[in-house]
Amino acid sequence: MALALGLGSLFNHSESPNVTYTLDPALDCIKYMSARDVQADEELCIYYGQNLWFSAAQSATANASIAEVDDGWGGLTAVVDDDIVCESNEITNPYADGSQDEIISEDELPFIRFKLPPEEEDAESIRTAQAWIVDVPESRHITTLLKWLKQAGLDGPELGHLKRIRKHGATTSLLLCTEPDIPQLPQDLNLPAPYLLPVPVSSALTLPSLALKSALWPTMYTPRRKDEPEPWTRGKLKWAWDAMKSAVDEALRAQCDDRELPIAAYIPEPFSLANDTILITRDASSAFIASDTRHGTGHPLRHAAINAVRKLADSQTSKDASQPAIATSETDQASRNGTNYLLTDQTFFITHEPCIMCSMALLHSRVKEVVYLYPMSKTGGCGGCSCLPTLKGVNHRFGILQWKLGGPYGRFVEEELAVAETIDA
Ligand SMILES: C[S@@+](CC[C@H](N)C(=O)[O-])C[C@H]1O[C@@H](n2cnc3c(N)ncnc32)[C@H](O)[C@@H]1O
Repeated sequence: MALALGLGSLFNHSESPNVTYTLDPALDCIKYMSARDVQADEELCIYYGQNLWFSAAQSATANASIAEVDDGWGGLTAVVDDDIVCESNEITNPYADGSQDEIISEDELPFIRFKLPPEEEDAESIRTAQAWIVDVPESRHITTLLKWLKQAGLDGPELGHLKRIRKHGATTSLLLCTEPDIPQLPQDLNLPAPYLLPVPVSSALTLPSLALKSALWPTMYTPRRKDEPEPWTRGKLKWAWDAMKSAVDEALRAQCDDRELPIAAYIPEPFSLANDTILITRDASSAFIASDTRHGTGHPLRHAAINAVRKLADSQTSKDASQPAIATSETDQASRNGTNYLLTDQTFFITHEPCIMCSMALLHSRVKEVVYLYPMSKTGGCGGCSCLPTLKGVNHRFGILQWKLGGPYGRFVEEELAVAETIDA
């Protein structure tokens, strides 16, 4: 934690801040940097995060005219956007009426599901990476070592698809990290030297795969991402339709009010079918929506998908801060892995096919599936120019659903949401 005193406590909050900050624990200081050119008399604002404790006023910064800000294009973004007319889009949800439990056949679904190649299920096709393991002769040292892993920053999500501890006969072993890091273990525990073992690079989607992978190292079982397509009920389609509409509305708002690209992402509260077992999920108390802010912030990486994941992460971090920092048992460790993976079991809605960077961010967040409307054939990372979940070397797969272009959304796709084909969405 860091508490800003003096001038640092004077910054107000803005959704499109002109100041960013970083914490420097070594110097005990917070460093503030302008994120774009600042005009005379323009208020300096920072981003407080997702969970505001007050109702935010529209700041001068959010309303700053783009024409007065150097956008890196000689002000051209403002010229291009000058004739935007903001209209409200009243279209009704076609799934609102009728039995909400009825399963809708594949042909009648409003989107096309991309079929990913089948999951590996024989010993040869299991992809592995070398990881450092240490045997722990005294079980009382396990808790100390789990604390140490966290302090050493080795508890990141990269190994979240594996269990940390393996009991093999009388031997208890601990998974430390993947190559090439060579862990420097605490000296005072008199541990034997760590050794390298091949471990699976992804969780198991089927029981045969679980048995094969766990023979290498105990692996998490995530059967929800199996190859058979999940049935969609009318009720779930209603939920998805509303979610996509929220993303479309936010994209149009961002284009109109903020002069941004009309791209937005939405992470709704998960829809749970009756009898559905959600294995690991975040505490879904709210939905997260974000638009692209690369122009307003002058930051080329502020894409809608990244912004939405960041909002979720900010909310998760503030929740984590109120919980015990160290997980002591194997089960606690597993659930912490679940929360580190921000989008486990989540459906992610986005107006445009996410670019390669954003698709990778979604993959790292362990998203369950991505639903998009506007295909980006030159830049998309979900089948457009590349398909991230099928790349060799990635350790997670997610479903990809492209909303069909006809129907009520067709108009948006052809007109309001159109962006240049070379844009990275
Ligand atoms: C760290 S202080 C910011 C400085 C404060 N405005 C002052 O004059 O001392 C945080 C408080 O400022 C107010 N605040 C900050 N950003 C705001 C915004 N966008 N809209 C309304 N109030 C805001 C809230 O009351 C919040 O609790």
